[in-house]
Amino acid sequence: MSDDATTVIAQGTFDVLHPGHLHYLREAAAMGDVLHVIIARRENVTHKQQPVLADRQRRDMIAALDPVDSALLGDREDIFVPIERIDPDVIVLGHDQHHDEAGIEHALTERGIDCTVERASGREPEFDDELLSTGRIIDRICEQRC
Ligand SMILES: Cc1cc2nc3c(=O)[nH]c(=O)nc-3n(C[C@H](O)[C@H](O)[C@H](O)COP(=O)(O)O)c2cc1C
Ligand SMILES: Nc1ncnc2c1ncn2[C@@H]1O[C@H](COP(=O)(O)OP(=O)(O)OP(=O)(O)O)[C@@H](O)[C@H]1O
Repeated sequence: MSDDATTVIAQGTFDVLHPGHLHYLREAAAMGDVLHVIIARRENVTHKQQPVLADRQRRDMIAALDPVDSALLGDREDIFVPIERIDPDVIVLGHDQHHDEAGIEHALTERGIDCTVERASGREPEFDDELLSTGRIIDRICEQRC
């Protein structure tokens, strides 16, 4: 890949996969030439229920998806460590992620990382009963199978 390639970072938990995840990763890939995806460590998912699937399994599934060039597990303590190593041109936040653009941009500037922060769009269901949320898929499994 040439030095002037645009490098993009996407990130998330990516527990049980669904088409909303694919939409986000396709959109992130379209913002540049190389897409790296950082998979949240289970111990760092604190704002909602922790993932059912292991860190490595979630990483391996994301790595296998077409829009993704590389998938890596995130840092245990400092979310900016992988970012410093990858040195991206763009970080793409998901449409509903709680992180705020300005806060991340400020932290990037403080660390001397020259990178823009973009917000991806949300994907709505295309048919009745299409589930675009890991939490809702797990709820459905519990209702129907437990
Ligand atoms: C720019 C950025 C980098 C991140 N890097 C890491 C990381 O290195 N390690 C980690 O465990 N979580 C990291 N996270 C956090 C998760 O990816 C994620 O935001 C959160 O834990 C799960 O949220 P979700 O509901 O958006 O999937 C990062 C988040 C952002 C916004
Ligand atoms: N319907 C959707 N449309 C667009 N992006 C989505 C959609 N669902 C998830 N994403 C994005 O995929 C990334 C990873 O999402 P995450 O793993 O939090 O999945 P989730 O299905 O939203 O989980 P949960 O239901 O547990 O909150 C995030 O950036 C999120 O914004």
